[in-house]
Amino acid sequence: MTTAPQLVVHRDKELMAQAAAARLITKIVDAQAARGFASVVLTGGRNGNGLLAALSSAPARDAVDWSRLDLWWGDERFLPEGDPERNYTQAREALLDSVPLDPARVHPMPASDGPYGVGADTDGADAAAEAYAAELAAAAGPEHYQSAAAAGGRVPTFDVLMLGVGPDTHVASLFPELPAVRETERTVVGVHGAPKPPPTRISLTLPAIRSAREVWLLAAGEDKAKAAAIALSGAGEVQAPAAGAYGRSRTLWLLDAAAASQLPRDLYPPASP
Ligand SMILES: O=C1O[C@H](COP(=O)(O)O)[C@@H](O)[C@H](O)[C@H]1O
Repeated sequence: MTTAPQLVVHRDKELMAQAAAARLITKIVDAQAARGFASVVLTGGRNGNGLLAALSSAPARDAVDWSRLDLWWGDERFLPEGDPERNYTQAREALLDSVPLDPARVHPMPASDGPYGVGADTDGADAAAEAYAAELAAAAGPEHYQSAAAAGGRVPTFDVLMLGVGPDTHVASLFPELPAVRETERTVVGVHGAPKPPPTRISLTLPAIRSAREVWLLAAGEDKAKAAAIALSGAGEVQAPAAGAYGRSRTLWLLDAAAASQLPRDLYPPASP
């Protein structure tokens, strides 16, 4: 089922990051109160890392029981462990190293120098994607999670899945027109020839993304304005992957005014005088 996108526009990207962090804290606290734990999928990129940094300095950050939080990733750049360009490295720096997470609940995507890669070779990323799909399937236990997702795989039910929106409308590592965005069977795929470096990546697929309860798309900055306008104006998901990202109960676009500046007026009417 497609949930219609809801838009929240903040004054600037700092405020957007702070408001999104506050929203995420509430969501995690509510899920932990209801079910004992929460499950969140992180995104890389400037807006995702901005949110994590804002969360790190949020006054209410310790309302979260960090030991009962499952963390997954929407995508990863297939690089060696500790590489500064890895989404996992950047998330650790922004937040994860400063909160008492349970390491068994933190699920980074594999690195290119781990068991699935010899350097950043193509087969390595495919094998790493398969391994991550297996890890997701193993966590999709019937006692805690509702089974979901792609025809060919199960994933845990994510409370919130966050996605940065690239200036070319990519989300996770699903780039316009590349094979990964057309995937309907697998939950995780290797991505080759990405137009944004590095070219080799690992990504959740659209069916896996759509299994989340809530999908939040983060777009702040002028360079996201065109992408937001295209994705929210009825573009196809192969040409504009962000258009195909929605949650089962909610799809939320969190924007700043600059990223909202090219939205059609019926979606984001100018403020009345
Ligand atoms: O490379 C990536 O880019 C997107 C968007 O990043 P941004 O810096 O333009 O906000 C990000 O969401 C994705 O996780 C990352 O791997």
